[in-house]
Amino acid sequence: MTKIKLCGLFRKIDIDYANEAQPDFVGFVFVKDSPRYITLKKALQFRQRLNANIPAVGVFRDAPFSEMVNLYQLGVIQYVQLHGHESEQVVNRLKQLRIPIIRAFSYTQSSFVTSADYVLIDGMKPGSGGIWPWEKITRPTQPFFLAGGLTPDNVTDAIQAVHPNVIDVSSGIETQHVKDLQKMIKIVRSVHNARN
Ligand SMILES: O=C(O)c1ccccc1N[C@@H]1O[C@H](COP(=O)(O)O)[C@@H](O)[C@H]1O
Repeated sequence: MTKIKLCGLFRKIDIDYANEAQPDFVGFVFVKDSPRYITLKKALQFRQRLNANIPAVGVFRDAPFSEMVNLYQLGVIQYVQLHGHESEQVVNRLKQLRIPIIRAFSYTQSSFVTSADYVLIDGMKPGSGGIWPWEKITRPTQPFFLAGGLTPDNVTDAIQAVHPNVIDVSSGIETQHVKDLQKMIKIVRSVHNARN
């Protein structure tokens, strides 16, 4: 079964929505220039409110190593997603601490070589809702997440074309820049019911 991550939860009610929609992962964005950025304090409250069976992914772009490790060790996040220019040395240091890692790449990059546990293939502007030509995908060797412009209406086609392990969505489950419960429920159902 294809899994799904609902990313960029930033209001308390988004956590209630996620508990109802039952995704396989949620994402908390710790990138300060994102409209979905949340503080450590908010993330702690969200983790306590979130169903204990749903792992939370921390999304980072060139964050201090100690910030990522601290959030993991506090139990706020269960995965680290790297969206910046982090080196393989950073990936390996996180691995030594047994922190599961998702390494993001743009589909335009020629190779997806990393020792991270998962690769995430995204469009050119993560979190923008921008769609990209999935047929251009180069399949990575690791299990991979597919992101970029996915919506409840196009996700089944994307799964059938690309066969990802996990779907990752943020803009496509929003209406007027806030999370939309109906879109969240619809996309989770579509992904879990899709033939892959
Ligand atoms: O969601 C954000 O604001 C964000 C900011 C910085 C880096 C990554 C971000 N989110 C990631 O973007 C894709 C979702 O894109 P879309 O909005 O569905 O097109 C996903 O990988 C998120 O984790």
